[in-house]
Amino acid sequence: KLCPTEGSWKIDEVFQIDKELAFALPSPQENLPDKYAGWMCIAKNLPELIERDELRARVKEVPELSIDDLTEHKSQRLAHLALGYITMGYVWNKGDEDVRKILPRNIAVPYCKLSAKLGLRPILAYADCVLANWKKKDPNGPMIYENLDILFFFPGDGCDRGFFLVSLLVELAAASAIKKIPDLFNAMIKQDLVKCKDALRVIKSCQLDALEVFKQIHKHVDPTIFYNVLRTYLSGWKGSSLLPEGLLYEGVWDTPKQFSGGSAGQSSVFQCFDALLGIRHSDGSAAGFLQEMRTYMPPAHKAFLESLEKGPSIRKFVLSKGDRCLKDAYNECVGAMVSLRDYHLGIVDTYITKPAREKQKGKQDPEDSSNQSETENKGTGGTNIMTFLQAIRDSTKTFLLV
Ligand code: HEM
Ligand SMILES: N#Cc1ccc(NC(=O)NCc2cnc3scc(C#CC4CC4)n23)cc1
Repeated sequence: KLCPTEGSWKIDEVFQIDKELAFALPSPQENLPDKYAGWMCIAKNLPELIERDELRARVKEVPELSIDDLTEHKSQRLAHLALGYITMGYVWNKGDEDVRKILPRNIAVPYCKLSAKLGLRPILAYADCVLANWKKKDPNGPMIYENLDILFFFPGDGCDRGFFLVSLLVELAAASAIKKIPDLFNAMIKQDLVKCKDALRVIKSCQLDALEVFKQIHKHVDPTIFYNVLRTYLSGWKGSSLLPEGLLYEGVWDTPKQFSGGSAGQSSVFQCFDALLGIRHSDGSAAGFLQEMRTYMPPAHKAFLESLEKGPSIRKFVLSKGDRCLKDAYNECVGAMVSLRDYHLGIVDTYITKPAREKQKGKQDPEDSSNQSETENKGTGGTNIMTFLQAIRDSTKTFLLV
């Protein structure tokens, strides 16, 4: 609840939003207590263990550990991240058809207990591999790509470093806009149009900073490796043809459970701007997917989005004032969301549509598109992603005020 104390708004710490980093976990923990060395050894050597076909045996050998020694939030997030990498590696291994449909209890039991404690799902999520999976090389250095690294790797020769760190940097650019939200609400309460416009202008400039950061993706991520290697490890088991019933978490539930693959629909930043600007996605499946992705976010961040949606509406305030300048400032923020989503569509074309076509060409005669629907462009959520993303971009456009 953006609580009005002393008549002014502030983002309550209950939402676990950091002043500088917003939804990213500040200085994530990098080591677990020695008791968990078995988990760390596997998670820290995933590419090698998969390459040498030893991963699955190593996972089966690790003792079933209790999570009682994981008392701090940051050690729980680190353990959830490590177990997420182990689980994806165990299920997908080399990324071919030889998948595992049962997660052994020695991993499944602690993983599900930890997920319940954190309010996360027992599958690798954006909150794990983007928000908690980073460190500064030089602790006193700046938050720039060259001074950052990720904590765990999938196969794919560092392609995940680029993908996760660029996303983190987009989150950080957006953090400066989120810091501005209380000022915007205060200006609204005081009916101070000048301060309102200033706050909206700051928000828009941060969104455009985020767009500039987006462009770094081409420098750090290779499309062919992303599509043919990394994508596999981010896939989930909901609507998956290889695990049609989902994954059996041995020792936890008697039936297999379905969970969506990691998605940036789980990023609170874009959903935060949508909520703040009153952008509601009407297209059924896309809106439903974004809503569902909120259940994979840290509960405090999900609560923040809900409090924004319940808070005073910027959009209604702008409409009620009928002030041309204020409308323009609001429209520029909506326009920045459209630009971000437009640019992102271009990225998806480069990193998914084109490599998918290359792969199809290489594999069989182009006429035979039998398994086209099977593998082509299926979102981690099983949806057709281009349609989904275009629908989100298009519905964002409809919120521009005339
Ligand atoms: C190689 C680069 C990227 C690819 C291939 C890619 C692909 C996708 C795909 C397929 C989706 C559909 C839902 C899903 O499966 O997650 C998606 C959604 C999304 N992506 Fe990315 N993405 C990339 C980079 C980024 C970056 C750097 C960001 C910045 C944080 C980002 C933010 C989002 C957001 C917020 C969504 C949810 C849909 C929306 O709100 O518009 N993506 N992306
Ligand atoms: N064919 C195909 C196909 C290929 C990819 C996807 N989806 C996908 O990678 N989603 C994740 C995503 C999208 N945008 C961004 S920024 C940071 C992340 C992340 C993450 C970790 C996993 C939680 N993401 C769907 C289908």
